[in-house]
Amino acid sequence: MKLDRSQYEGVAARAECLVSHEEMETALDRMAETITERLGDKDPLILCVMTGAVITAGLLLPRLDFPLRVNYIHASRYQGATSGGELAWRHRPSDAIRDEHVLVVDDILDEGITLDQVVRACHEDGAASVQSAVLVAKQRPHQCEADIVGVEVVDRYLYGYGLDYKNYFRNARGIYAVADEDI
Ligand SMILES: O=P(O)(O)OC[C@H]1O[C@H](OP(=O)(O)OP(=O)(O)O)[C@H](O)[C@@H]1O
Ligand SMILES: Nc1nc2[nH]cnc2c(=O)[nH]1
Repeated sequence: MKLDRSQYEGVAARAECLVSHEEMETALDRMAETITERLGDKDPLILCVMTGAVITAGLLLPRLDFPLRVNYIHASRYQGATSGGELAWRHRPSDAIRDEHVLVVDDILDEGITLDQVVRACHEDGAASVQSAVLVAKQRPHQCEADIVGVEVVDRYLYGYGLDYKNYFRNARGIYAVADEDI
């Protein structure tokens, strides 16, 4: 479903900026340092969880100055909605994962169901090791933890830096909380 221009502008005007562009860039620098310490000598496979992590991966990769390869996995449970359902698998590169040191990159850890199942899938597919990095973790209990976290944010519905609101706003230059009336 498309938002018309006035709906789009209304959502943006009512949203609250929780983490600025500058703070996100600093968080990405810190994440890249930690990834380099842990995986810099392991020739890892960086696995981007589509679609939201495309921004996180795109901003992290040029900060990583060591041999690595990139692939993607597509598992989705929100599909444009503001609450999650069953995880739907769209792409699972099982053959590419075998014997690899995998870094799963996602945009957000919320309930942790997606990350838990993606990490389990990598182990099932024979990865040599699996670590995970998320740009944003919500301050709430999760089904699993991430090894590397960019920023921790209150438990509200968020958009920006890859996170969508009704498939829009993935390109927003900060992390924004959607107003209650728009959820
Ligand atoms: O911790 P959870 O509660 O499982 O939620 C986290 C997941 O939700 C979002 O994906 P979504 O299913 O919205 O797909 P998208 O990446 O296409 O936006 C996000 O990209 C994470 O993968
Ligand atoms: N866009 C978006 N996707 C999510 N998936 C899980 N939590 C969230 C959230 O707060 N925002």
